[in-house]
Amino acid sequence: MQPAQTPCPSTGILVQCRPGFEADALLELEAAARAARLIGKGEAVGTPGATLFRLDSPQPHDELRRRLDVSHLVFSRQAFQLIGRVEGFAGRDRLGPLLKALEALGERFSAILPETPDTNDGKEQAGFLRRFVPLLEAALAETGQLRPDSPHLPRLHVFLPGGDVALLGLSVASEGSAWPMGIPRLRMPKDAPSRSTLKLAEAIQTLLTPEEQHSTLRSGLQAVDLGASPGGWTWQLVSRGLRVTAIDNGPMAPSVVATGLIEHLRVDGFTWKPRKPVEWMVCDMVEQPSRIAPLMAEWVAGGRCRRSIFNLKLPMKRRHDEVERCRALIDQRMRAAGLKYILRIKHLYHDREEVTCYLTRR
Ligand SMILES: C[S@@+](CC[C@H](N)C(=O)[O-])C[C@H]1O[C@@H](n2cnc3c(N)ncnc32)[C@H](O)[C@@H]1O
Repeated sequence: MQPAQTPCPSTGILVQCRPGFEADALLELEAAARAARLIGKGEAVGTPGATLFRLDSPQPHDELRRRLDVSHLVFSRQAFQLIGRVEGFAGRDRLGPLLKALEALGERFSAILPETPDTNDGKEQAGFLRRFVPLLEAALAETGQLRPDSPHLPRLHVFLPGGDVALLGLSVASEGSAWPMGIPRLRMPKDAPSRSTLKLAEAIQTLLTPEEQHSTLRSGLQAVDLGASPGGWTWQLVSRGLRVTAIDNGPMAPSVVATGLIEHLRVDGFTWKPRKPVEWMVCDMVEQPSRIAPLMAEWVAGGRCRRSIFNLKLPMKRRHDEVERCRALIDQRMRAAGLKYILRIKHLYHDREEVTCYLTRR
């Protein structure tokens, strides 16, 4: 099989999201496509947990990637460019039709990501994919289309939306999640006091580069946790050796207190200020996003902390609009201070009706 001469065409962008968030994911995707002057429209995928922007005219995948960076999408757990569709994906020979479709595309891949919607039906399909993908890997390795030693090549997504259809997609590692379906495999730490500890663990892995994790989450640095009780987020920080001032009227779990690395203050997280600047402020207070966003911007712009990870709770219907409102509030404060900044926002797998943000000065 010869290497591809020209990048294969993409017919659209498929975004996987938490079931129930398809409308927000599509609004966001359409807005991003409009900004990139891409002509097309939203199309039902026929399953919860996914949404599709269909291009009016297909684009070479590298050109589409240059125009639209899907890694910035908030409500996307995983995203790929749609490059193929195999109908009649049922019965005994499912490998043959898939291989034929892939051969026609003429692309080489670094990895295969087996994916389904995050639903009960999807779980059944995932069981099939676990058995099927090793066969596909072996067949593509033999034809030279799968090259795990070439990480610069795109990844192949095999997405089963249900029925007898397989969707084929392509993404490069920097634009999609490393985990199939964007679902991290994180184990609940034995002595962490609440499951919400996994939210901060996922945020650290998703929103920070490995270099940022290494240099900013280390022993001896100071952190503040606003809304800390019972201590799941604090646990993530103290387990990396940071000293934490935990702000909450509620109690801190004994396993966290026993580390000797926390000071617990029963005060109001909206008015309390540290005496000296700290490296980190994290915040999981349950409050209106329009109150949290300006507070976070104030901490970073005013130099109380260098960086922050925080949640914006989104119990409302129009969640995409609310996120954009908060983004504008943060932008306003940072601009007023004449500061360049980094703001990354993601609806994480461990987030329910909320998104998680990372904010720091550039
Ligand atoms: C979702 S819980 C935090 C869970 C925590 N991140 C963990 O991992 O264990 C929200 C916390 O915010 C606290 N909270 C709400 N408003 C607050 C305020 N104004 N000041 C301080 N804490 C507040 C609540 O008492 C509650 O314990």
